[in-house]
Amino acid sequence: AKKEKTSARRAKQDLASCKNLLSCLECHEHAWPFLLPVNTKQFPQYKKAIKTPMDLSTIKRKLQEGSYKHKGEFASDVRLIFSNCEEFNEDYSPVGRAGHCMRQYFEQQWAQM
Ligand SMILES: Cn1cc(C(=O)NCCN)ccc1=O
Repeated sequence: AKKEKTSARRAKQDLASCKNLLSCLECHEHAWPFLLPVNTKQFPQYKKAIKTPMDLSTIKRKLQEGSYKHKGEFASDVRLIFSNCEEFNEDYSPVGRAGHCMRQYFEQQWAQM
């Protein structure tokens, strides 16, 4: 019983840490391109170019719904945001630069979790 309890406690702690890190990402100065799904009316080619769209609001919903079994799955979705961004945007475009900045910030915070 002891082992399961600690793993349940660790899962609870991991979820809290992921929620906290997500909040930090959402309020980051350069988070603006990633807060909501890319508007495919504004960017009609996005749907064809990017097979698995991802954004911070979707990750937030998934966290709340308990969609992530391990914190690594959370990290994979965050990284998906930034790989989609690199695929669709030039490195030195405003969105491209925001993506590089946010990825660096995320990896720095993730390493301390
Ligand atoms: C992630 N991403 C965001 C945008 C964008 O312009 N977002 C505006 C939000 N108001 C464009 C391309 C892209 O890949």
